[in-house]
Amino acid sequence: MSHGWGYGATNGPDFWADNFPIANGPRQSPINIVPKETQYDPSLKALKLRYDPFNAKGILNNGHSFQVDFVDDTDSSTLTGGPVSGTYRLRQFHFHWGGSDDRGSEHTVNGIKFPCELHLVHWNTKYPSFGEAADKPDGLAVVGVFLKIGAANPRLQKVLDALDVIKNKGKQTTFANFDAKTLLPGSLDYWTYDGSLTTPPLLESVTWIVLKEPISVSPAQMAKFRNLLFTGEGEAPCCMVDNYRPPQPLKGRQVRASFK
Ligand SMILES: NS(=O)(=O)c1ccc(C(=O)N2CCc3cc(O)c(O)cc3[C@H]2c2ccccc2)cc1
Ligand SMILES: [Zn+2]
Repeated sequence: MSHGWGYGATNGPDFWADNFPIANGPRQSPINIVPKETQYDPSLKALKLRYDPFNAKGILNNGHSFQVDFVDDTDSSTLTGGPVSGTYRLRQFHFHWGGSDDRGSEHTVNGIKFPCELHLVHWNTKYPSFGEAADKPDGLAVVGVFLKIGAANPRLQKVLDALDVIKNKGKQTTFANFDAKTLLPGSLDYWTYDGSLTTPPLLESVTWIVLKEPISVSPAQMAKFRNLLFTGEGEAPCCMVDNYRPPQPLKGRQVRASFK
């Protein structure tokens, strides 16, 4: 699936349109969020995230990021409410981060980049599977959470401690009994807009739900993200950093806010 795309000088976001022309499509992600240009929508429901720690399955270095995968064959870890109708199942979460604390997030707020961004990926159960949902306009819902530099976040530690054994592309290990809810901030106030995957195949199938409140991460914890490698064992090592796509044109889309 990777088709050799990446985040390097010769295969990074500026080259993705060569193999994935949808990169220049009408509803691409991420975007820069300008709060003053968003519209409060009183009809937006509260976000309801119910995650069962028992569904956590494994943690994988996929060569672009690392992801924690969940068993998604029942409705025990779901997203409902918010801007979506129906039930979306949690499939995986992953992160995007920078080579230094001044960059790394995919979405930006008033042009401000955060050092890291968490994505919790869910698929619409009106479709039979993630793969079937992935190319439908209402197929996926991704909750984005900004990480900002501050005190060490104990909730991240179990994830970060697992990274040592998945340093290289393709490495994976079991990752059981993890409550993804512990990664969420106190407030579930959000911005929402219609967008896309931020990695190839860049499918325009994502309802984005970006939380306003960041969670904290310490510089030492950020260093652990940067210890990962894009490369496989036996290849010349290349640090996994700057695995973020920059903001894309809004092309007339409305960004709604769930809060005043
Ligand atoms: N950053 S993001 O927009 O939140 C995002 C969401 C889901 C996915 C995702 O789960 N997958 C499946 C694994 C995968 C592996 C790849 O090498 C790749 O290039 C893309 C993906 C995407 C994916 C989603 C939908 C259809 C195909 C692939 C990736 C990114
Ligand atoms: Zn992502």
